[in-house]
Amino acid sequence: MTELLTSAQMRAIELAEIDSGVVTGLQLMERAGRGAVAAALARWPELATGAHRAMILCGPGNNGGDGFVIARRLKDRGWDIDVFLFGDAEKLPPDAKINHDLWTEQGTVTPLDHDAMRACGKPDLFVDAVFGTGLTRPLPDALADALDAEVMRKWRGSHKIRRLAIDCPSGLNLDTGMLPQPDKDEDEDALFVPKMNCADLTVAFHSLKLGHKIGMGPAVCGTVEVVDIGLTGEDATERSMIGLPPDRERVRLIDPIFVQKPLPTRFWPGSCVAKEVGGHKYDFGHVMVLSGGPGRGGAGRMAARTALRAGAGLVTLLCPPDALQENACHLNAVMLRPCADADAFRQIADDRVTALCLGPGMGVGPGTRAFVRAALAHSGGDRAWRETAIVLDADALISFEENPATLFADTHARTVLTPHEGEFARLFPDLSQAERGDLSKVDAVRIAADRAGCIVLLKGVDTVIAQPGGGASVHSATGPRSVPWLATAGAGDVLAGLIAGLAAMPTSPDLFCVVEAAVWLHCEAALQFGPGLIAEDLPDMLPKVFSTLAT
Ligand SMILES: NC(=O)C1=CN([C@@H]2O[C@H](COP(=O)(O)OP(=O)(O)OC[C@H]3O[C@@H](n4cnc5c(N)ncnc54)[C@H](OP(=O)(O)O)[C@@H]3O)[C@@H](O)[C@H]2O)[C@@H](O)CC1
Ligand SMILES: Nc1ncnc2c1ncn2[C@@H]1O[C@H](COP(=O)(O)OP(=O)(O)O)[C@@H](O)[C@H]1O
Ligand SMILES: [K+]
Repeated sequence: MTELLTSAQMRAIELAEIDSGVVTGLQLMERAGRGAVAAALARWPELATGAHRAMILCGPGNNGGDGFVIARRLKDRGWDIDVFLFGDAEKLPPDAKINHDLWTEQGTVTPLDHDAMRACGKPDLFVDAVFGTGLTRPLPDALADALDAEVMRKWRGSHKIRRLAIDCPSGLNLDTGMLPQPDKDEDEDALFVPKMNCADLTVAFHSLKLGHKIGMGPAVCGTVEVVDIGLTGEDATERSMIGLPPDRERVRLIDPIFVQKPLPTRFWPGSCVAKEVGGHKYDFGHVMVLSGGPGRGGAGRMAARTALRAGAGLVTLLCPPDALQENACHLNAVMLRPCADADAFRQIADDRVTALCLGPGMGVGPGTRAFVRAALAHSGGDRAWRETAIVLDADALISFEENPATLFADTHARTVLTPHEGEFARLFPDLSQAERGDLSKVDAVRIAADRAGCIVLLKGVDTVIAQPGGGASVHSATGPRSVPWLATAGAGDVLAGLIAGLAAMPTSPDLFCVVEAAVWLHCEAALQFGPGLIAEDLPDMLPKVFSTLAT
């Protein structure tokens, strides 16, 4: 389990350790620089022997200080080094100044200027140590020009230059994963292409930061390696253990640390699919999925099949009477009942229903709103082991576009909203991608969860889940978990059914952890299936994925 820190949290950890006298800032900087060199040489073994050439860009803060350490360490290995500094050496913070001065005993420092950079020989290694966690505002033009990938392209064979970023490629906001935006007065319609030198390898210190995993971070950072710089002061293991309710302050990455094969079921996500021996079907929960009219039932059917594959003891699809025949032609293990309206639904949904899934293919309008209200009022009742979990997706969300507050008046702690960015914008227009400005996706979803009083899952390549009070986690379908083929019609319907199916079971842990598990399993199923996937393949991949979780 990995935490994703903000820049401020990282600074607080570093300062607490320095204040306690365990370590000095200078020692941390030395470890950071050495760690970065070791990570680069491990990634590119051809650089580990012989002398090579590096170009190192240093900034005005401690990120620049790391750059001076790297320059010194590579020089010791016999390398030719060109060091450029953005800013005034006399104004460097103390530790960076010491490392600057140590470096100038061995080499020179040139003010950062892209003509001067172009005049140098082609480097084998390009090191971006301009800004890390301390970036506070957009890059000045002169700097953006120097960092522009165009500078590199002037050398013949520039594709062979290995690009190493210290903490991040400079310009990336490590709290939001956003890249510098153009000034407001620039042509609003012009396509904005940020000047950015993406990295092949980014070395982060102590912990990943949010910006490494959300927004543009994964695209510009390349591989991210975390270097241990010996900050030992706090033990995050207990607090951040996935499978337990989340911490209010720290965001966690949905990434099981216990993935060994086989994976013990008592650990998340195995804990979400494990079943007690000896139960009967009602002991494993009953999911009801509400679906749409004739010709619109595919989405509901996929959600229902997934809920059954997820492990719910039984799943019933409720459909308008005129869609009964169509659904009967498609369904076997999933049970089917006609349900004309919200009144009929109240009669049918007894107290053995443990999860409800509404939205996929239901249609937008007052009928769906009435169903949603009835579902949110459904109580676990006498025979239930706990209150019913309600998953609202797609049309169940859009139906409240005109007045989201009427939805939020009814949503409760066992409700999960699963919008994609478009649906999210309709319910939370001020928090939408277009309007949220410098607010990170994580903070936007946290605010949304507080407003709705329930769990909100905002889908995407970076999926963010938050619950009221601040608990949040991120799943990043990037790097080795990239599944671009999951961008296929109906994948979201499957996710809604998966959450409902897992949440329906009596042994399922805290609902937030169930939602995290569903997101991870959804991606894992796509990953194991591979390209060519269509949404219908996902539920039938689950048994294979589950088999890797069994003890
Ligand atoms: N955490 C740890 O444990 C360890 C951290 N370490 C390293 O320290 C790094 C963090 O250092 P940091 O705090 O000094 O921040 P950094 O990124 O160097 O930038 C600050 C400077 O940039 C300036 N500035 C900002 N934006 C600007 C802009 N757009 N345009 C122009 N200027 C701008 C800003 O100016 P100001 O805002 O103050 O005016 C200030 O001068 C971290 O990423 C890691 O590499 C390791 O050494 C050891 C262990
Ligand atoms: N490029 C991608 N990489 C990884 N996951 C993706 C990608 N695109 C979409 N997804 C995931 O696929 C699902 C799509 O859901 P949604 O947008 O609701 O689709 P639909 O409405 O067609 O069912 C979400 O879980 C989302 O996170
Ligand atoms: K950097």
